[in-house]
Amino acid sequence: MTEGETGEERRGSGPGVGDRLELAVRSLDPHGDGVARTPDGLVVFVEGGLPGDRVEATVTQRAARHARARLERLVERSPQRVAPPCPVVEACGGCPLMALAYPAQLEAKRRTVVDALARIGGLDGAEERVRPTLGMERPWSYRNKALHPVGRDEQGRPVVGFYRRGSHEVVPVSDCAVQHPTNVRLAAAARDAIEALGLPVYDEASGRGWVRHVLARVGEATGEALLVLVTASLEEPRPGVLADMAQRVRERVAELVGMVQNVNPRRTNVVLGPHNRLIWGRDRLYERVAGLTLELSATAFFQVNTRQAEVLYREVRRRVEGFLASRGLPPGQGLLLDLYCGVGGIGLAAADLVERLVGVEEDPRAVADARRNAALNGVDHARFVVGPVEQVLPEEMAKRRAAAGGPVMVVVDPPRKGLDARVVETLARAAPDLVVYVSCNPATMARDLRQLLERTERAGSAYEWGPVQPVDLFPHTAHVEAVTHLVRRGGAR
Ligand SMILES: C[S@@+](CC[C@H](N)C(=O)[O-])C[C@H]1O[C@@H](n2cnc3c(N)ncnc32)[C@H](O)[C@@H]1O
Repeated sequence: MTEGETGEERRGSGPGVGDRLELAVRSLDPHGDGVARTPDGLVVFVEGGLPGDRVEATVTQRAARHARARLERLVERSPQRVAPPCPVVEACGGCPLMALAYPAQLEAKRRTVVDALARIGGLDGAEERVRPTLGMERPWSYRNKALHPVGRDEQGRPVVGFYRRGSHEVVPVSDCAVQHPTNVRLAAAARDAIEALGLPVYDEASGRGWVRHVLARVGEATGEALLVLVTASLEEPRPGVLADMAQRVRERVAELVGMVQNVNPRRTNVVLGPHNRLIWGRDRLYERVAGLTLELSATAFFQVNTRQAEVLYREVRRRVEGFLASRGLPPGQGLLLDLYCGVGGIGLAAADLVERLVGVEEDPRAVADARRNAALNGVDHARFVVGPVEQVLPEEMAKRRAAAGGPVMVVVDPPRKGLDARVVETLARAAPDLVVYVSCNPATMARDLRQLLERTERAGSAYEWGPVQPVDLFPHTAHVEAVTHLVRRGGAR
């Protein structure tokens, strides 16, 4: 029997679906579910269970080596349980850790990183290598971006909110403890305008209707806000209706600097389509982070937590600084490759440390932002390349080999799926002096680090692995960001 199969006949011994168990929850899994064990060692994942709880739970799924269970009753509350301050925490499900005291969340996230490195990466010394998670002083109202589906309530009125946990029913968002207050006001103003102007709401099941999503975005340091309306087609139901909507929203949210229409005609779960049209004002806002001013276009990726993005950027910068110092090199040396660079923040925050900066990113709009951001911050030794890292990297490395001297330093900040196998291969062969890995998924980071260490060793260049620093970019969720680095032994080539 393989893991993941369910069904009484295949389950072997122990509890089955429908059985009620009393369990002590010991830890959290990477999705934020509680992890407990039966006396015979069967692992049971309990949704809503927190470390330190004793619970009664009913088995809902059973596989060979684990089961899932629904929490029925708290027999004993964890001393780390707190009252969540958010009015929609239960229905929304976006913040599964909100009932856990913040210091305990930070420790649970550190544990997630340690476990991934040890179990998935099979890497020794994870416990000693992973530092305490860097958390927020005030872990509330931190999200600078809100993405809301648009639906209808029972009376047929438009609803701008979030999907009810485990369904596609749209629940209105009255307030949200982790969202920036400007975004909450923008969502409410957009809803009222959609209703007042009679804009047809998109229906997922039939593919009919027009307004699909509302995206609200704010510059935390500047206060500037943008509104993006995702529609199923470019053509407006009445000419000028979106300009009317912009006007209505502006009257309620004075921070609004622009409104953009994004067109997504596809019947898919992917929210944003490829085409943007400016309706009013600017299609970009300004944000300040880590001593930089960044221009962010309406739909380009940016870290959702500006205050913690600063912590992350500074951590990467410290790794580059530390590496140069360890080689006895003054700042202003070598090449920094910022792979998966988005709008360029990480590389630009370390640009003064290096002689040349090259950013690589597949989203052309983000690259256009990165180029403007370099100019805006007086960085004239940066170049940005549009394309998939797996295709661009071999060429950039070959160019570097042809050029003279200086260390080669690489930062990778891939999406959740981690590095493409071709990127690992190219890095192993090219053997840069420093690789800083920024990860939003400890599981893929662990896999990639293991492969990088194994392949570089096979290719004859040994690396030392530095400390791992978890950073809490997403308080009250199970997500955790982490930074680590590999440095090539043996000094300059
Ligand atoms: C986690 S974000 C990092 C962004 C940036 N480093 C920052 O801190 O804002 C990952 C970025 O990788 C880009 N991306 C995803 N797959 C890619 C690929 N195969 N090649 C290049 N860029 C990619 C995404 O568009 C996104 O901007």
